[in-house]
Amino acid sequence: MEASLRNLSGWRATTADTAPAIEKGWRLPGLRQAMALAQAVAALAESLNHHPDLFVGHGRCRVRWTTHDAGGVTALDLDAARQTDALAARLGAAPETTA
Ligand SMILES: C[C@H](O)[C@H](O)[C@H]1CNC2=NC(N)=NC(=O)C2=N1
Repeated sequence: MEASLRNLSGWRATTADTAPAIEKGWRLPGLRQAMALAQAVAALAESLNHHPDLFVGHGRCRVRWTTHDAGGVTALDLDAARQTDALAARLGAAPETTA
């Protein structure tokens, strides 16, 4: 998993408040743009039948992927993360710099 994560930019592993997951946040101009990214990720989720946790606020959208059935991170999550990156780039979202 750590090896696979290295091929993804800006995604970090977390277990805070969740089963093992990967997550990444983006900054956008405002709430509407953050909602638009969340909606795009929701459409992706429906197409994959794989559903993330989404955290949306004014100018921010954070996406957390984990596979509930497996109780952790699987190849599905890594693929979904890659596709999330593409959506975010298309919408002009800026990855949050990890502190
Ligand atoms: C029955 C249905 O396929 C499952 O509940 C799917 C739906 N979406 C899912 N999403 C995620 N993130 N993990 C799952 O295990 C999962 N399972």
